[in-house]
Amino acid sequence: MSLVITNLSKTFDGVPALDRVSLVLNDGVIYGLFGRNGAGKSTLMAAIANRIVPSGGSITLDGANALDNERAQERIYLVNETLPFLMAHSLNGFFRDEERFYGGFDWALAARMLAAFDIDPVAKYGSLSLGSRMIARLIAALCVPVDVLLLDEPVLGLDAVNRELFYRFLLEAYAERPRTIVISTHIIDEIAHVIEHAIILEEGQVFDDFAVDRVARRAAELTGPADVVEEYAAGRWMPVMQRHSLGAMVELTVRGEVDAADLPEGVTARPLGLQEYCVRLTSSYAQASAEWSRRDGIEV
Ligand SMILES: Nc1ncnc2c1ncn2[C@@H]1O[C@H](COP(=O)(O)OP(=O)(O)OP(=O)(O)O)[C@@H](O)[C@H]1O
Repeated sequence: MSLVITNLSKTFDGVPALDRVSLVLNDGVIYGLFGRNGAGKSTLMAAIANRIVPSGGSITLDGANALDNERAQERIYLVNETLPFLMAHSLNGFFRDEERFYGGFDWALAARMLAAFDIDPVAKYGSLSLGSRMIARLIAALCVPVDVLLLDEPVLGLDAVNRELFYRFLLEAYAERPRTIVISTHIIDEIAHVIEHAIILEEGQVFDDFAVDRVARRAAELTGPADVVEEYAAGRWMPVMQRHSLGAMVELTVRGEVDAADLPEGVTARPLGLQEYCVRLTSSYAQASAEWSRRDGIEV
């Protein structure tokens, strides 16, 4: 399976929500899709699942146009905040509908998940709490035999215990049958152990795209005497993402890999975690430094 997105754009009333997004989503990889509010994450997922019509660009699944193509869309499943027609359905009825449309359903996994989350399968969807409604839809998502699963803020409304439980089931279902999964969330630390690859959107464009196990090489926080740290970062053309002055000392977050053996005396380097990196990259400091690096043609 290969899902290729090329120059995908979407404007709403002339305002771009997606601006020439190009990405390749590979078989059996779990992606995290991150970015600030309004960055374009939901629009991107809705476009892949054919829920909105793009203004330009293309999406192909194994080489065939994925848009307006029922055979391709049967292989793609989106969970997002909209699905109002479900209110009068029982969960079992909803699962049967999904089984008919997607050509299969893992009833054993659904039964185990319903029991673990303590949800009655004959309950009407509309009678469930907000969190339980989302869980019901996530159960359906893990039980249909699709190749591409798009989960737009899947844990919104779930308490911490249920969030952890859901990610455990997701990994179990994935281990049983690997598939491509894209998860967008603002609680990034919670899925750092779940995802393999991160995609960061900013103002409708792909801002960064990297393997999660390499995040420590993308940025570091340098601490030490201000003049020494600033000279070190400038000498290596490292774009500055964030600066905190502490008297004569400075804490400088820079993009790029720091070699500990190469650090001047008195300077320490701390690699950033995934959430720290995403937050600092998409902060206004980051935008300024990215602009600076683009102007000077620096690849980081
Ligand atoms: N139906 C719509 N009509 C008009 N503008 C829209 C519509 N849907 C999205 N937008 C706009 O498109 C941009 C991207 O929105 P989108 O919901 O994709 O962002 P997001 O990254 O998912 O944000 P969040 O993290 O807040 O959910 C925003 O400026 C939003 O206001």
